[in-house]
Amino acid sequence: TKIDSYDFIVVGGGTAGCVAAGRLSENGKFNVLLLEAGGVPIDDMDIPAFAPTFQVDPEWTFQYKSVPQTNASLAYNGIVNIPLGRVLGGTSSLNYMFFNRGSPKDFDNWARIADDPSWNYSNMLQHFKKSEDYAGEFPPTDQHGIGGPILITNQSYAPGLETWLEAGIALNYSVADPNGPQKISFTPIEYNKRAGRRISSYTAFIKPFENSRSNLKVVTRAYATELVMEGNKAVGVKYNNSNNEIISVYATKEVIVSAGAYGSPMLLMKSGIGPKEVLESSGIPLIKELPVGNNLQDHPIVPIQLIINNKSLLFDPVRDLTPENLELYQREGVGPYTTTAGLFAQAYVASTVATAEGEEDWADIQFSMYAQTFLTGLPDVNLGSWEAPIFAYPYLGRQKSRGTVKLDPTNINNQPLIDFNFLSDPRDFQITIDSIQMTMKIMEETVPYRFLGARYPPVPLTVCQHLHFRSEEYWECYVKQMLVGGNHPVGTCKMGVSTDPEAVVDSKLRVIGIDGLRVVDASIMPVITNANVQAAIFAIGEKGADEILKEWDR
Ligand SMILES: Cc1cc2nc3c(=O)[nH]c(=O)nc-3n(C[C@H](O)[C@H](O)[C@H](O)COP(=O)(O)OP(=O)(O)OC[C@H]3O[C@@H](n4cnc5c(N)ncnc54)[C@H](O)[C@@H]3O)c2cc1C
Repeated sequence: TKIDSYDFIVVGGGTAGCVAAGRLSENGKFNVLLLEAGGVPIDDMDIPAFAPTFQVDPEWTFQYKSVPQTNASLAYNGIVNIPLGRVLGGTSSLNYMFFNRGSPKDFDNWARIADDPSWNYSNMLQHFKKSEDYAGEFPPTDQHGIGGPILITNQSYAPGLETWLEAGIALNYSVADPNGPQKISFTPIEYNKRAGRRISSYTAFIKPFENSRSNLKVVTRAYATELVMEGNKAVGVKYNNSNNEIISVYATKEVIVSAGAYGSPMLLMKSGIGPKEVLESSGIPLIKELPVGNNLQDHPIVPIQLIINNKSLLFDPVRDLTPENLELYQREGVGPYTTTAGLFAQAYVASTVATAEGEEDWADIQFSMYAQTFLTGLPDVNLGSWEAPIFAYPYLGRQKSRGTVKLDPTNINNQPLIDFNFLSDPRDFQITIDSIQMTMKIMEETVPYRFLGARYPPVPLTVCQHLHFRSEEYWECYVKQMLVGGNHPVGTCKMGVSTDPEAVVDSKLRVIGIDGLRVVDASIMPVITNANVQAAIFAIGEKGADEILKEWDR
């Protein structure tokens, strides 16, 4: 094992890690090493319709499971499935590619928590814009970036979209730009795609430069096992390579941890940075006590299955993913292969909880409409041959409950113990029930959906059938059974001021009390954004790199 030294080592070539390594190596002044646990994505991963297959393939993912939840996912014994990208590009190499930033209020709140105005929306806008090349359907404005590496486009094949937007208008909502400042609104979905193919953080920020930048080295199949510490300073990384050897590499300037909301807290804790009792129970000597792994947040979803009487309006994988359509896709980049699971439409609305807390203009529910589900356990309904199921997936957009990620004391190399603590805050129940009532209103009371005969099938969940069907008590029972994880884990290395008992990094993303170490990924979010999180994570990558360069490129 030879001694290798770089200016910067980025651990984790995922969504934020590829942005950070790409930007840090851009001016040619610094030697950058990017370590990634997984391999190089294959071209088929860029085909949207194949995403659901890759999301469950252990070759390209970590497949974690939560500890049993007491209030949620009871239809699945309380266990939440947690797929994560283990590949260059990380989860951006296999996610659904929804691209939407979140509310300006989300970022203004971060700025307040971190006591640093550079995190407010008006300043974060430059970081969003830097990544983007906006080609969506809303007119170009100073809110959109042009010329960045991530092309943002609308979905040309979106059969259920018009009905959804018309229903929103019927309920007096506006139709707004998902990548402008978020409003209470109904919106189409925009995606990071070019000619119907995925753009991941790897294909945008690393792949084009991998051979031309001699100062950028990418090592795949490199699983970091611990940081090399000299007292309170991070000076390098130990990793397990593809031959199962432990290799040590050194950073003369900084180590940047971008291993995601589970990987980053795990690596810090394994290296002696974390809660005292967690480290003690694993026999790891404590270097710095910090609340690493607390503050876990997600966007839990309660899936609701409805029925409409027009099959042609929906994506049906069996009917639509044909060899002819694959040929069409390969020739022209259009048609059903450009969609991931038939997701077309969304809305941002405020619950009664947001309204009661004076936040009626800050959405806390995000709806997504799916034309397909991967879930079992929903009530069994009989469909007529002319009928089609559709699925409303309201997300709890700004959940109040907080969970934890801890090392497994029986073996720190196992997946961590992940407890979402879903619905531990009673306000989350109320928001979820509001989102169900709202779904019924959209489907049963608006002309566009009534025209389609939209209906909620009168089939109760067996375990809830003793309760009056569709009463609040019934829905509470339904939610406990059916609420699942939203695949948007964030918050486990919280950004905050040094007096904040939950803070792990400061507003420049430096680990508090440790030199030479930052965290740059989903973990740093103090509070989750009410939007699919990747756009904000790309922006965290941009801002993190910007802060690092400000310090070292003077
Ligand atoms: C099924 C699914 C669908 C989703 N759909 C959407 C969507 O449509 N829109 C959206 O906005 N968001 C979506 N998300 C969420 C979003 O993609 C993720 O939140 C985001 O990509 C996470 O970014 P990250 O940089 O924090 O972590 P990741 O992108 O997960 O990157 C972490 C990287 O670190 C590597 N790593 C971990 N540990 C180590 C280690 N010890 N050593 C070396 N490398 C390590 C991993 O292999 C990985 O490459 C989805 C997520 C899932 C799972």
